[in-house]
Amino acid sequence: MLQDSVGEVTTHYHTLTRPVDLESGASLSDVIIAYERYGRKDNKNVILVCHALTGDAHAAGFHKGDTKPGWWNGIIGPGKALDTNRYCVIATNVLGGCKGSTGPSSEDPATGKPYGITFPGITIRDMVHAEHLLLEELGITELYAVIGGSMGGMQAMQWSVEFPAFVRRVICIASAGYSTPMHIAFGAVGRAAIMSDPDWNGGNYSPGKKPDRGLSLARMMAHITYLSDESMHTKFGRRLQKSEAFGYGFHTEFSVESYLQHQGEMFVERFDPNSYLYITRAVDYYDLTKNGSLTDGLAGTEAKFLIISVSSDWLYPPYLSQEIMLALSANGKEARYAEIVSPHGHDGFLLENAQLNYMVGQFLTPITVEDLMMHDPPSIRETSSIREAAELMIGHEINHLPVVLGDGTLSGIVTSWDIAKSVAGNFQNLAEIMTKDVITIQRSDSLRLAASLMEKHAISALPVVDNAGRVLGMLTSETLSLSEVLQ
Ligand SMILES: CC(=O)SCCNC(=O)CCNC(=O)[C@H](O)C(C)(C)COP(=O)(O)OP(=O)(O)OC[C@H]1O[C@@H](n2cnc3c(N)ncnc32)[C@H](O)[C@@H]1OP(=O)(O)O
Ligand SMILES: N[C@@H](CCO)C(=O)O
Repeated sequence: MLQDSVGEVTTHYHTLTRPVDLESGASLSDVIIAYERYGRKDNKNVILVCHALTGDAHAAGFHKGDTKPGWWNGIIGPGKALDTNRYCVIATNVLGGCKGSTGPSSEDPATGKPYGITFPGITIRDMVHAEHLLLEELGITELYAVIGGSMGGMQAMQWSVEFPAFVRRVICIASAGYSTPMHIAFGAVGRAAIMSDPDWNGGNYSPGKKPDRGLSLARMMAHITYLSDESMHTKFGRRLQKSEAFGYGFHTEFSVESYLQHQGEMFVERFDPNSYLYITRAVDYYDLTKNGSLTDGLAGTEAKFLIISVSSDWLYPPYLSQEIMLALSANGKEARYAEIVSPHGHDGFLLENAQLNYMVGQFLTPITVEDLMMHDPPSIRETSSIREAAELMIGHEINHLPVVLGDGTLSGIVTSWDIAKSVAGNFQNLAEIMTKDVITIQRSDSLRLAASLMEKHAISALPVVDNAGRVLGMLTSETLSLSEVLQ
């Protein structure tokens, strides 16, 4: 097993208890969504991974007996960007897919036969709604983040529009806010290749006689769009695959021809032709603009965004990511942009693990209490005088003093307000004015928890203690609000 992998994993198949009401007006019942989950078991810090055009739920780890890991094993696992020690990572297969989720090759419960092209048309929005139903039925009530590349990035962006309060962070990689005419054009040629294959048979083909030639041709063309001119020079040049001289025929001669033929042959083993029709059409329909404006389309989002492009991607060029950034910025949303520098073209998001781990890890890793707290804050003993407490506060320009016992453990807290009250009330001893029942926090806790404790108890500071109650730091509401500005 690869180091830092989640190890052996299995795919689960969940039948949704509720129908999926589709954008077309149709509805699908008994929908199965295939998914895998890695890391935390407690449904906390859930990150949803959305796959690209021909992906599946097997994003990380190894299926029993496999030597090849899931398609995003490079960024999912212990200590990686999607750190399975910290997060619960869930990857699904899209509605309309053919890797376990309900799609055109699935059995129609009404007929007992495969849907074929009686399967209703679907959209990216429908995929996201099916994912939302799955998560709710798994008992998940919010997403720490949703992440995806290419069509997975479309799903991630669609999540922020469909369920703004449900998703806290969106990572959209090598994608767009809408499909361009070029995307539609490539999808159209791919579908034409499949539908012009006599074995497509109007969509009613048998597993033993699928339109493999058409599907392979569709893949060969699409695969070119996932590479780049530079990477093809490097990978293939003008080399001939086997012979030393031109054959003056039309068989596979050049290395690049051989590669594409191989990719086509591999693809038909793992993908269903009708799924290719439905999913590429869903990509065509993807458009988050409203009245032609992406700014209007993203106005209702609440998430924080990380938008990533790939420098050599000519299928989803960086300008499409920058358009998303402009629309988010125009709405005053919290958004960051990063560009993967890669010669690999669009599929760079599947290959450039070092850059992705850095960019995504930086964005996801929460700033914890430890990052913001005052380390080793001044403290005072219960036997000290009120005057000594006041002098410490003025000397350090602080308003809160932890009161500690001889071993450094916390026994109370005194604030500048307590000092003021002591003067007004003519109290003499610290013990008379300090608060003994102290609300504390631990250094690995999130800032979100700290803020909620301060709000709930109407306090403006939290001593940071270890498991033995020893004071490690002090976090104040002033520092917390600054962090929102700086984050
Ligand atoms: C995000 C998602 O949802 S992932 C979706 C599912 N995955 C995809 O669609 C990914 C599509 N892209 C690919 O498959 C790409 O190959 C990647 C990005 C996964 C891997 O890229 P690379 O590591 O550069 O591999 P490469 O593209 O060179 O393909 C390697 C394969 O081509 C073969 N190959 C390379 N050159 C040639 C050639 N001249 N002739 C024949 N075969 C060749 C290799 O032997 C290897 O074979 P394998 O498929 O049995 O492993
Ligand atoms: N090559 C990947 C990305 C396409 O966008 C796939 O086929 O899913």
